[in-house]
Order: sequence, then C-alpha cells, then structure tokens
Amino acid sequence: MLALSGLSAHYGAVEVLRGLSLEVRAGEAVALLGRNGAGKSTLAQALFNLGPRIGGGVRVMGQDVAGWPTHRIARLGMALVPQGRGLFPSLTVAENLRLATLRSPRGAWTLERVFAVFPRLAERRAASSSALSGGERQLLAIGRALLTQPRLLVLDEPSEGLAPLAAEEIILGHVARLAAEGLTVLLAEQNLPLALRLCPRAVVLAGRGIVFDGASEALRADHSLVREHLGV
Ligand SMILES: Nc1ncnc2c1ncn2[C@@H]1O[C@H](COP(=O)(O)OP(=O)(O)OP(=O)(O)O)[C@@H](O)[C@H]1O
Repeated sequence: MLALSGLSAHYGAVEVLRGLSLEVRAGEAVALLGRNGAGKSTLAQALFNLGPRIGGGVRVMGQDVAGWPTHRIARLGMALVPQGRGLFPSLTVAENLRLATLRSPRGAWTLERVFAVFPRLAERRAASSSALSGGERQLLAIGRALLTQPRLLVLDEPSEGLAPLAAEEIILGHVARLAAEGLTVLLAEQNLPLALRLCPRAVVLAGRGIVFDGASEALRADHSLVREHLGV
C-alpha cells in the first residue's frame, strides 16, 4: 500500500527526514513512534505531499505519486486524520461529515454507516463541532476521513489532548475495530503503550531516519532503545 524509498523531507533549508525507507502492506497496523520533533507529523504530511518539500520515492497503492497534488493521492485510497483534527468549527457534526461526502467517491462508507459505527456522533449530529469534547472531535475527524473511502488510514497523534480514558476508547476501541475489519492503519503516536497495544509492528523515528522497524513485542523488550529514543 505504501512504499517509501530514500525519502527526504525539508522545511526550507532544514532537513527533517533523510534516506527513509518503509513499506506498509495491506491489512497491517503500524505504529509510527518518536520523540517530540522526531518527524512523525512531517512524515504523515509528506505522504500526502502536504507541508514539507520531499525527495526520494513515494509509492501509494503501487503508483509513483511524486509531485502529485494531495487530492489526487488521497483518491488512491489514503486518508489523513491530521493532528489538531482540521474540522470546520462553525459547522455542525452532520455538516462536517456531509462536506466530506460531497468531495469523495461513493463507497462502503456512508453518513449512515459513520453514525452507526460512532453512535456518539449520531447523538451529537446537530451540535456545532466547536462544542464537542476532545474525544468527540477525534471521532468526527476519523468519521470524516472514512467518508473518503480509504484503504489506508494515517492518524497523526489521535490521543493528543485527550483524557487517558478517551484516548484508550478511541485507539483501542474504535481504531482497533477498524483495523480488525481490514483497514490498513499507520498510527503516529506519542502514547507508546496505547500504540503498541494496537499495532503489532512499530517504526521508531530518530535522528532524521528510522532506528527501529519490527515487532512491537521486540521494541517493548528493548529497554535501552525505548529509553534512548522514546524517552520512557
Ligand atoms: N512548518 C514547519 N516549518 C518549519 N519547521 C517545521 C515545520 N513543521 C515541523 N517543523 C520541524 O520539523 C521537525 C519535526 O517536526 P514534526 O512535527 O514532524 O515532529 P513530530 O515527531 O510530529 O513531533 P510532535 O510530536 O511534537 O508533533 C521539528 O524540528 C519541527 O520543529
């Protein structure tokens, strides 16, 4: 679904990622870990040609997407749940979702299915998205991404700013269920325990590249790597 080879990412003259290679296969759930500023968001955005200037190879669903505009990359079946959620605060829950359906291909995800899978959003459908709790906002951002009919969902720090219970419900409840149903997931997270419980595979970013790519179990057991690069 995703194949990066020798990926680099720059903001102006500042190089954030260098020589990064990574493959994600259909049906995998992969945790993307790293300290603050390690480049998780930069990588998530680079996949969509958003934000940083990128170099190297990016293949999505087998296609070389170098230089493609974001909407065209997304249409291959990859959706981003951005850090900070990116919702329209003046619109209601239902309006935010309807907006996503207008711009997306039709498919298995409909407004009704999003409301069925996230009953909390159905209850709050007429509420302004600015009036939602952090957890509800995160659900709305995920629901909106699903309406673009993704096969690969990239989540950028979905637990950020959430109370521990809300973060657990989102990641181990909702995202885990989507992954179990076959959605491929790339989860950028600071919350190591949650990310490792969801994802059987972990990738750790540090020093502009990947310092670990393997089984989450192996990462959990590697205390010195965790201490050095994840600061736990
Ligand atoms: N728009 C930008 N312009 C310039 N530098 C940026 C920009 N966005 C991020 N950076 C820098 O790129 C580096 C990587 O940031 P990034 O946000 O990708 O890290 P992260 O691992 O997602 O961290 P966090 O968990 O804090 O979001 C940091 O040094 C950051 O200051």
